[in-house]
Amino acid sequence: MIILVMGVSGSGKSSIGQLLADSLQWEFSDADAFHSPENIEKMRYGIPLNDLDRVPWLLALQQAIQQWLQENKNMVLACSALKASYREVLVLDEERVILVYLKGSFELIQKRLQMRHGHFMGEKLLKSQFDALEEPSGAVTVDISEPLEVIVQNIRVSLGI
Ligand SMILES: Nc1ncnc2c1ncn2[C@@H]1O[C@H](COP(=O)(O)OP(=O)(O)O)[C@@H](O)[C@H]1O
Ligand SMILES: O=C(O)[C@H](O)[C@@H](O)[C@H](O)[C@H](O)COP(=O)(O)O
Repeated sequence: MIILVMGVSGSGKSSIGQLLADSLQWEFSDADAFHSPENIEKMRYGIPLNDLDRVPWLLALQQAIQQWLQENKNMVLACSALKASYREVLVLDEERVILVYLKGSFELIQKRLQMRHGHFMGEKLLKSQFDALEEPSGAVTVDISEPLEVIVQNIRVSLGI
């Protein structure tokens, strides 16, 4: 099974995804590791990615998901997956790739990004993230204003795992 933890930059995908994986004793993967150096540099310099930039990234992620499913791996994947069309590329099997959406206000997430250090993505791209975001229907949706541990517990209760 793959739990795809999605949301805008700063919503908590990496923090919650890693804690969730640890609590389940599953593996964790961050979609940032699948970005090209060019994409990383674009974001570092405050240039939003466009659909074309994301094609190779999504295809690389799709390949990884395909492999994890074939190997019957239990995996938590942190991936923004902002648009429905991106999620169509990634959710290869609706029974085995479960979407968890980290929902929060612009203001709260902006504050969190201001507190985050040592990451290539700053707060200046947050508006473009929300502009691109198409909220998922049918996902497990969690309120990110809670503490990390509470969010992870809420996800596990919602998924019954
Ligand atoms: N529930 C939370 N409560 C407080 N701080 C949080 C919470 N979730 C994430 N953070 C902090 O917010 C920042 C963004 O989290 P991060 O996991 O990097 O988000 P993303 O991977 O979605 O960009 C980090 O500094 C992280 O420590
Ligand atoms: O599709 C995109 O525009 C990016 O994938 C973006 O959504 C993601 O947020 C960055 O890679 C930064 O990573 P963090 O989400 O960890 O800030």
